[in-house]
Amino acid sequence: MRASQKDFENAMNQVKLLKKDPGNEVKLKLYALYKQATEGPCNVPKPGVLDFINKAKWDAWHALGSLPKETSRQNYVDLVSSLSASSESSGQVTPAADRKQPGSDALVVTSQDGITTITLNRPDKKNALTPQMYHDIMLALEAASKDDSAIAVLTGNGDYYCSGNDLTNFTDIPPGEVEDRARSGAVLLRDFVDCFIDFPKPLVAVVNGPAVGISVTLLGLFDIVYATDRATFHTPFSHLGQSPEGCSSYTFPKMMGPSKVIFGNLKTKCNVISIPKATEMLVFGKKLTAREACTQGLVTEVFPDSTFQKEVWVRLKAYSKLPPNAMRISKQVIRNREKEKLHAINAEESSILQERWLSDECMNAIVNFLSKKAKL
Ligand SMILES: CCCCCCCCCCC/C=C/C(=O)SCCNC(=O)CCNC(=O)[C@H](O)C(C)(C)COP(=O)(O)OP(=O)(O)OC[C@H]1O[C@@H](n2cnc3c(N)ncnc32)[C@H](O)[C@@H]1OP(=O)(O)O
Repeated sequence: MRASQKDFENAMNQVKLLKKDPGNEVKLKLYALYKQATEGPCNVPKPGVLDFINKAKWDAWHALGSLPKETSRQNYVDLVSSLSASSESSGQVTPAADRKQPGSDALVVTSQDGITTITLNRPDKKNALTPQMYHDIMLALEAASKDDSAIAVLTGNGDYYCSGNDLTNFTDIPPGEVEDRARSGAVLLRDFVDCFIDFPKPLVAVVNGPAVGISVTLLGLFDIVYATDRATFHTPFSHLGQSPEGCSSYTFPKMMGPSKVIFGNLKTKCNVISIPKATEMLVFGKKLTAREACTQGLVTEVFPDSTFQKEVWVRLKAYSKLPPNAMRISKQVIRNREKEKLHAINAEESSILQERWLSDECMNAIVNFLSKKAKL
């Protein structure tokens, strides 16, 4: 079967998620096949001998002679597929041909088997979220709400799911613009969380590793949360001089209920007091293991890390074959009961956080993080 344009675009995205660098020889082959598939035979002038990189690229492209565009496309797809198999990619990478791709490689959106997958792709920064990524996730969710997929998935590439807001978002703000930035940050946050509240189809988090901050709080707005047993869930808001967002001030206490804390000697007299579990996370910054998060209702199911990707995707592929309209309508029946409330909570949390960002506690915490990073 000939590779379609859609297969070709899938392969281009799959390349971005390769876990191993395929090496220069293979990269040149990919480049040459890409150029031949998109522009046809090489008829641009040969670069000078000292322009080593461009000359190597030109040579690789030129060597393909008059190979037809369709064959080049097929060869490109085959080559990427063999690389992905040997690089243990999850094999979920297929963009919708008509989808507007995000503004950077930090987010990869793919579509296959009725599942649109949004992958955070900044593994060297533990998938910390930049303003561009917030915008791109919103665009991706909007596109996924209209495409022909039955469900949408958010996951991370690399060893982390997401380390939350990129704390360098707070740097390089000119002195007179702090209030303005906090205001626009709060608008961005509110719009971002609104997209999760309003997303009309089943939304699944595939938590492939530790999760921090907003990537944890948002989980309360997902329909399913699958986690590897390597995942942890951490909301260090007080440590950062900040406060909860993502509607977690409502969803977490609702799902977690109270916990009992026992003081004193169990054999003799003891005092029992009750602190909501959510408070331990959101106020005291207690980090939960995947199993604890599952017991608390934040995670739907925990899988062994060694079989996580395989088991989760088999499950999701089966779910994606269910009648999509029925799934959408059922989700909306559930969500509509609380939608207004969730939007109001989101607005309130965003405005409180806007104030927090201007506090000394928050500024000091950010400076602390940046100093440690700079090894001062
Ligand atoms: C006024 C401006 C408004 C801005 C707009 C805001 C819009 C919405 C805001 C929503 C509110 C969200 C709140 C949150 O999410 S709070 C949580 C914030 N996150 C954190 O506190 C985590 C910070 N990171 C860490 O603690 C550690 O890095 C971590 C435990 C995640 C991993 O530790 P490890 O030792 O394994 O790895 P490294 O620390 O060496 O990390 C590797 C590199 O990645 C960088 N990194 C990781 N996380 C972040 C991050 N959140 N922000 C920025 N950079 C991050 C880390 O610095 C390393 O980079 P280098 O290799 O360059 O040193």
